[in-house]
Amino acid sequence: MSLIDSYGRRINYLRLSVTDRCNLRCRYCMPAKGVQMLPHHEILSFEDLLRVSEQAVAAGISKIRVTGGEPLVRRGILPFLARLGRLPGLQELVLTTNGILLGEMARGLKDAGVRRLNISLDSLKPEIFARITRGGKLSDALSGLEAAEKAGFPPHKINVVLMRGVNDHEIMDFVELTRERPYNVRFIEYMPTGHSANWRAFSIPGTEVLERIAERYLIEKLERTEHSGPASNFRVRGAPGSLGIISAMTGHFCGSCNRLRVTASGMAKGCLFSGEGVDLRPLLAAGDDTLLRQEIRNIVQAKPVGHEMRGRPAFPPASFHMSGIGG
Ligand SMILES: Nc1nc2c(ncn2[C@@H]2O[C@H](COP(=O)(O)OP(=O)(O)OP(=O)(O)O)[C@@H](O)[C@H]2O)c(=O)[nH]1
Ligand SMILES: C[S@@+](CC[C@H](N)C(=O)[O-])C[C@H]1O[C@@H](n2cnc3c(N)ncnc32)[C@H](O)[C@@H]1O
Ligand code: SF4
Ligand code: SF4
Repeated sequence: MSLIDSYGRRINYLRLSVTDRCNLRCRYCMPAKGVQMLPHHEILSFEDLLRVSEQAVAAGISKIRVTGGEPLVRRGILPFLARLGRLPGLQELVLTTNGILLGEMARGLKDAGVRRLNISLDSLKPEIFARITRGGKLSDALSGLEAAEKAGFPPHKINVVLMRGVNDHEIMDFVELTRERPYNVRFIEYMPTGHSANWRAFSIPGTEVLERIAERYLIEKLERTEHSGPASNFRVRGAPGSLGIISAMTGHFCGSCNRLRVTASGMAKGCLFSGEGVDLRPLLAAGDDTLLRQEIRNIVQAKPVGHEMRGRPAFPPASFHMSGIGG
């Protein structure tokens, strides 16, 4: 079974957010006062998340990325992941995390069948890390990274959201990291969210990042592989690790988009920037999984061609926060 949208794109990747809660408050993701948390009864139960996943896989999804908020703060996440990983037809279960809880959970994640981890790490300097995450401890994230390596995960993808004047002076430190370790460090263009009216001042185009790196290092472009995701990848000649550029704003990866999203409250979205999305809860409540699967197909059919920021000053909607959608 395959899911093809009305622009001919094959949709085989579900980003499943399991919670809107988080143990950090990253500036680019949430407003300073945090966001209004969903009441517990509005968060899908693990049973419902499994039903949605099962029908998505039956419709043609082969990879599920569990995200949040911070997925590791949800109680009972490990047994849930173990069940999710056993879904017949699911080829890949992966997870995106801020790494803070990996010290205690990495082994359990490996045992639960999670294949790979993408870890957000926006600074290698304790005070800047604390400033961006509003209080996070860099040492927790770094020991999480180490624990995940020890647990046997393949080299991590490290996500760095670059913000001009905040952490862009660390670009070369991250490049150096790829010369020491086999990580794939990905620089992400800051995307606008509901609370970031001045996002343009922070967002650094991927082309500029590459130019800055190329002034100092000899870099070579890497071929796309099935694991490239939305990044264009490069390597400093001779380095064990690699560098990725995720041009979420200036680039044009919408044409090859293969994703569908479901939020922790059961809203399915064809695009990261789709407004409200389609509420799957009535279908879950009705108990008809065939209808649920059909709705997933309908959402894929209605998937927009991409984001359209230009000419829309009020974009994205004020209620848009990455932590509520899963990035
Ligand atoms: N605009 C846009 N940004 C995305 C999309 N998917 C992921 N991102 C952003 O890319 C960054 C990295 O996301 P991850 O959670 O690591 O997932 P990924 O890059 O899809 O992961 P892979 O499975 O390794 O390709 C985050 O900032 C996401 O918000 C997308 O479909 N559209
Ligand atoms: C919303 S987080 C959820 C998972 C986990 N808490 C984490 O931080 O990895 C998923 C991804 O979205 C990215 N993200 C959040 N807000 C963003 C923004 N405004 N622009 C670009 N990426 C963003 C984060 O850096 C992270 O890599
Ligand atoms: S980016 Fe991840 S870690 Fe940071 S506030 Fe958002 S959900 Fe939490
Ligand atoms: S903006 Fe929308 S269409 Fe473009 S890559 Fe992201 S989710 Fe896909």
